[in-house]
Amino acid sequence: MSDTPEYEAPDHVGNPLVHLVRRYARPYGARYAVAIVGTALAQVPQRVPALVVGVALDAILLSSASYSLPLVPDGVIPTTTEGQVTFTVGLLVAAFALDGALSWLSGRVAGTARLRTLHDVRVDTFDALVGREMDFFDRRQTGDVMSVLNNDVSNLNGFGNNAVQGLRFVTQIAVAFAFMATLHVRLAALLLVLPVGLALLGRWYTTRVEPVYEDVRESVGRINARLEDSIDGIATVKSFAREDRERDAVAGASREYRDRNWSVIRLRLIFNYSSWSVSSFSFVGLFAIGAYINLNGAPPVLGHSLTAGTLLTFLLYSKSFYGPIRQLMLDVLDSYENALASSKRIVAVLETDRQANETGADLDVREGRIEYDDVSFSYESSDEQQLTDVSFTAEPGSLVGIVGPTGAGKSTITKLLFRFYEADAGSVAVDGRDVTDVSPRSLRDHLGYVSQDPFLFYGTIRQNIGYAVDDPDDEEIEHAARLAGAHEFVTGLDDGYDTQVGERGESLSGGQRQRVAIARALLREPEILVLDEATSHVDNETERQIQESIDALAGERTTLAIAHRLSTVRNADRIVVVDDGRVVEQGSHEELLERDGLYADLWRVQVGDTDAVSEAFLQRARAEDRPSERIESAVDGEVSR
Ligand SMILES: Nc1ncnc2c1ncn2[C@@H]1O[C@H](COP(=O)(O)OP(=O)(O)OP(=O)(O)O)[C@@H](O)[C@H]1O
Repeated sequence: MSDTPEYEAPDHVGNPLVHLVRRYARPYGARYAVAIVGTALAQVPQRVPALVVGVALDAILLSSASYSLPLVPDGVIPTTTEGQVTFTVGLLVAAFALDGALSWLSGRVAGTARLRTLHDVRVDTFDALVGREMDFFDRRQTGDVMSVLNNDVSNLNGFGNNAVQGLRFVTQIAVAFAFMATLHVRLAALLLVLPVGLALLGRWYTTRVEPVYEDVRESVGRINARLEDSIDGIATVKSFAREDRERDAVAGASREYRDRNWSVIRLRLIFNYSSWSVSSFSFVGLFAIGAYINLNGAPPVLGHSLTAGTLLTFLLYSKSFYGPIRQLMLDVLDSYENALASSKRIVAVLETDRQANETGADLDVREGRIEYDDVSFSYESSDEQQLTDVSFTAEPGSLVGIVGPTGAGKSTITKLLFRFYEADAGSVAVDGRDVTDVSPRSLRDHLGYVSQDPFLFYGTIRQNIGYAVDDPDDEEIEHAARLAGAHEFVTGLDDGYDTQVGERGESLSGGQRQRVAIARALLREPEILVLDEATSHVDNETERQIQESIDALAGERTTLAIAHRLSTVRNADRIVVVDDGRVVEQGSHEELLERDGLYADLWRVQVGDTDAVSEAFLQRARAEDRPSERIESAVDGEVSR
């Protein structure tokens, strides 16, 4: 399996995660602001119980100090023990209720804002993805591309969740510190030494974990690509009884994922354990120092003494001080690193030179003349030149057949007409307009295409034919199906046009799928029709039917028909013979037979007249590593037509 290229965010994007947040979180800024303020405010009632319990312990249970609370006027506080107990319970209930209400509100607002943001990211990423040039897809596996939309966007969701959590931790730490400082400022200051240690640990962790997370994201893409390949090719896997091999391949990808993930877990464990040790020892240290001051009075450097209740409050606060710092370092930084790796991939899809579908002038097809003028082309992913100086013209309304041996470049020629790729030299023009000057969308609006391996979407036959246009009515669909020779077999199916077809049209035969695809192309009534071996799967009778339809249609629209069965294009106005990326002959069937060149040999092979095939042709067939089926069978004398 070849490695798919990495996803690189373009240079103008600094931090890809910040870039995404700026672009996608901003529209929901008001919601995020409410969530942030709500989360911050909730920290105040959350810190109240520990304070109140400490004061109540000293005042009610130990009777060692008077009942007094910061910011609460003494006049409000009851003087009797019963009154103070009731007052304490009331304060605790109020604090919990306020905390609950604020947390619920901010959780709800943050949740909806986060989901909306992610929805926008997902939809925009998909939009950018389908707008990418074909070359982008040629070089990548479907599963890997899908993992950007699924796993990477989900990682952002995880980060969104943790970011809210992180915000809570930050305010929790700040509020806990403020409360501690009001109780005993010097002891609180002493506690600050420890977060510095934890921060240094956190720094160590993030620098190590960042590259590992990028590797993990890549292996998720690889696993998905592997799975997609095996499931997509399940018929081939089973026919070769290669299930074990697929299992091994998936196991290999999964092992890589497991090992890389283990590196993350190992780092997490080291960080987790050391930060846990730091905070546990500091808790013990705090108790020891606090108890010492309580019993012996404070040394000058620590200022004043402290009561047992204050020590208890301090210890409780220290829990909401160290815990969040550790969590902040671990979960929040962790999901930040993970999301950073994911956002790099998302931004790479979202931001790099996507083909602008809408840019360029609109194409106005008046006649439908197609002209290839000295076109040369090579695929970006290939070192070889696939087309060299290809020139031919399809007159308006004519049928032009394109024939030639396997791999000659026939499909490539038509892909340039659709501007799936652009010619390196020369031009492809429709009615004198270079296709690179018009917007791809307007160009394709005028073109109909039936590929070698037509793709049927999951849905009914009606939906598949109707896919070509917006809101087609049943009559139009039926008319197109009749023209494509599909109506008869469709009405013979139990559910007729409502028959459900699989993702790859698995429940239909190859010929039936092809006819559905032809109907889909015809429904659009394109001015120009491209049929890529559209009759390769069909039987002779169906071929004749389609043939008739094509002949009938050809008068109305310019048609390029790539054919292996030369009989399909026998009646074509012009036949272009392609060999090794060059046009070697062109003319009508009769003219080409007269010429006695490559076409004449191909024709003889097809009609089974192998004795008459030229020696040069036979030598060439034998010299090829993998002679095409037809040449092989021709040499074996198996061709019946
Ligand atoms: N996306 C691609 N990236 C790189 N090379 C490609 C790509 N598609 C086709 N090729 C190469 O370009 C050459 C021409 O391919 P093309 O599909 O145009 O041939 P063809 O004449 O239509 O063949 P066939 O009759 O077998 O369908 C082949 O060598 C093929 O390997």
